[in-house]
Amino acid sequence: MPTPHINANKGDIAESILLPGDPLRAKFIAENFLENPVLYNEVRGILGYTGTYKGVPVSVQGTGMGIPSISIYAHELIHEFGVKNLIRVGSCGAMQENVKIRDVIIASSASTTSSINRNRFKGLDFAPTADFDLLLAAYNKARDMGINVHVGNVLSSDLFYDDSSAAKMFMDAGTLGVEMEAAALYTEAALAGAKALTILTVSDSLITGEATTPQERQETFKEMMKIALEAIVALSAK
Ligand SMILES: O=P(O)(O)O[C@H]1O[C@H](CO)[C@@H](O)[C@H]1O
Ligand SMILES: O=c1cc[nH]c(=O)[nH]1
Repeated sequence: MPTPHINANKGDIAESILLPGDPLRAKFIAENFLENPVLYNEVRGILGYTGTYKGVPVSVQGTGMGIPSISIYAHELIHEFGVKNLIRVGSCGAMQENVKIRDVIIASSASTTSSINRNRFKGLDFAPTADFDLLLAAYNKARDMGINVHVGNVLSSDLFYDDSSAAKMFMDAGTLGVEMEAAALYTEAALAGAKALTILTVSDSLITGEATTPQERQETFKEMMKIALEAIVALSAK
């Protein structure tokens, strides 16, 4: 049944899905990596496609920006469409000197400035964590492809433009990068018994001030896309 945000029927969406924030990155992935991609959603311009990758059914769909937006899509995908493996493929800002622009980060955990989980868990602190099977598959595939990845904690911030000292506190605690969705994705998945992972490409650096262009963010972050797709193939072979 179609949901308020996804105009598809059960069976239109694969059990494994890639989730970029940018719907045009979803289109790029579908057109450049999937075999026989079929568009299943255009509601709000949030494009969703299903095809296959190396014969394995895979979907790819935008999530929009921020925790409320990805929470809606992750919830509907898991609960209404039976999606089981969700891999966010996003961009992030580097928070450490050794994390360079265009590097790939696998988020083993995600801190957040959001209060969603404090509300959900009645003031207690849930630790949003990646699924280990997906993380291991992605890490091993990255190594097989000769791609160096950073693995560690990221910050899912509610604010893109943040004048507070929050970023510095998380940097001092070794956080690798800042984005805006992983903590919500990990929590939605954990609450539903689904598997989730976040793979990020560094689009800019909070340390050096370097930045990539919107076109690059949409189209050229191919390493993380390949890692995510290969991880899904590895998982499906288990
Ligand atoms: O490139 P995406 O996946 O959208 O991810 C990052 O980019 C957006 C901010 O520009 C936020 O959604 C942030 O998490
Ligand atoms: O600095 C950045 C870059 C990408 N996405 C973010 O949320 N922050």
